[in-house]
Amino acid sequence: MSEQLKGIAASDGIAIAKAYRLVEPDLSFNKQAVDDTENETKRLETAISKSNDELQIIRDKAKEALGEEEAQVFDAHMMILADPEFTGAVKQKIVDEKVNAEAALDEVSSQFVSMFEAMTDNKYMQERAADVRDVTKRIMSHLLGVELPNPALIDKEVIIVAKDLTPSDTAQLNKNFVKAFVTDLGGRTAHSAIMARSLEIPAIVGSENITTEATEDEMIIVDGINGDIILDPTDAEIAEYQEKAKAFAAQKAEWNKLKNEATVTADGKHYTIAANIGTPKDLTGVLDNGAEAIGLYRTEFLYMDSAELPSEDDQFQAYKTVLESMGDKPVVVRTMDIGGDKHLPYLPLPEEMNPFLGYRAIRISLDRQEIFRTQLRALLRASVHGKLQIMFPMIATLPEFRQAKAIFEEEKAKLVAEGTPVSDDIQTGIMIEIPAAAVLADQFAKEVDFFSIGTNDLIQYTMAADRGNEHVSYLYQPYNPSILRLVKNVIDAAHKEGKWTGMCGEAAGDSIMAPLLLGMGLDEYSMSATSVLRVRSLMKRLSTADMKVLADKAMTEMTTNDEVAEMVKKATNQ
Ligand SMILES: C=C(OP(=O)(O)O)C(=O)O
Ligand SMILES: [Mg+2]
Repeated sequence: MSEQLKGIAASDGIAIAKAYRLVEPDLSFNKQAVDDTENETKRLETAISKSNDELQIIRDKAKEALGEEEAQVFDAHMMILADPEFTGAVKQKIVDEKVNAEAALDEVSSQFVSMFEAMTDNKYMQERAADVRDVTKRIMSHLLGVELPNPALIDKEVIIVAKDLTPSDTAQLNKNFVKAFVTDLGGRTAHSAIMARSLEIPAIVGSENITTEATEDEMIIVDGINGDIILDPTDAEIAEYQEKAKAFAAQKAEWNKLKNEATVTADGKHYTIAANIGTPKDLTGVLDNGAEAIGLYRTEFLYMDSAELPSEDDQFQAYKTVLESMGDKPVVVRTMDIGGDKHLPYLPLPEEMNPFLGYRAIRISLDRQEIFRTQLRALLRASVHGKLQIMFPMIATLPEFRQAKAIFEEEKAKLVAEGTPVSDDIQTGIMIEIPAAAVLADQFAKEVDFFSIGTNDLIQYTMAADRGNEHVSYLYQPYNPSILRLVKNVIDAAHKEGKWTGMCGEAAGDSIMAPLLLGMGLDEYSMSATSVLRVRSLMKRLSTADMKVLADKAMTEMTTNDEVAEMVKKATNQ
């Protein structure tokens, strides 16, 4: 008998494959006194040598599948295994204190981790703490005889089952083998879900108990369109979902015909459908899906992909690549938005009770200005290679925008004085993702060139419901009239000052939200590249005038998210 589970549909598509549990095994142990320290030292040496062999294989595979840069992290791990200061200290402890290898390893490792973490003025050494932790886990697994999951070694088609995936876990997934993923935790707008959409890997998050229900190698069906999971499916169920997968592929082929068309509504109005990217690697998806601009380049991934703060030149190269690939199409580059669920191993942030309400994004940039200025200089230098627009994230107050803009102008003036060519036509705008800024949009509109509404955060802050927490996902309500009124306020405020407004939160690509946004007069819609053609196809059959009536009704007559959704579905035949 098959078993059915339900989660939050996070990335479209259907996959049928065996489960691969990316779940950390139990590495707990008891500290024990030993008499035969020689034998204990041998146990340790065997575990180290097995770890080394394993890392060598993982490194080779990672290089093959993901490239040299991604593989280099494993070199750092092998260096620790070969470091006599580390392994020697463990051996010494076994002999001196007559304890088992597990206890000696754990204690020495903790000392090294604390020592590295304390080196706050040496980012490189601080980052070694994470490597020591990883290597310790690997040696420990061999001492205890349990297997660690090694995603880099996956060489057959699988569906990843995990408690949660961080954005960097997701970046390492090899699309050739990973056919889908399902997690216990998470919401639709968590960054791993957003990345799954740009990688075109079907995904379901927030299933609550997939890791307790799915066993290794068990067959699973993942329906990322509806959020359905079937464990150990029957032959009939497999056949049914193979048909659904075919229908989905056919639908995509149909949408694909619109790739080179402009986005024009049934009543002849033109809108811009843009794409969101995280790295220059995502450009293929942007071009393949016929996006008319880049409405959000999340530059923090450049920082997350790097072992240290990326240099001005490295950043310049990335920005130039993106600008050149887009030609005369606009590219909105958002300055670094670290914090919340996005971390840099080399930039330790304070422990916070509420990281999403804490030290993040522009707050870090204005505080750590050397990081911000380097990024702005790289952007300014790249500006002559395309149509650059710069956007600041998490702006709450006008003084924050003014300070960011002033720093931008200072760096621009310095470059000009040095004789470096920069464009003199760079628009500067802000993300509207904090309710305070949405409410005061009329005041902001006098000073910025554009707004881009970040509904992923705007909804979580307005509803006080964590975007990544499946327990409160019922409160994550894009169509709640409160959200709609805030969005409308922002669009109207911009238009009054002759400015444009885009939306780069996931709601822009949502089939219920897009008709309402059309009705409110939103100018630019920026979404996962894989949503562009679906939304273009939808807009082609909608009339702006009809959608205006619909949006007004949603904001004035409706009281709940579900009422709005029902009304839009009916009115737009979805
Ligand atoms: C686009 C947004 O930014 P991010 O998802 O990166 O927080 C948003 O908050 O809507
Ligand atoms: Mg945001």
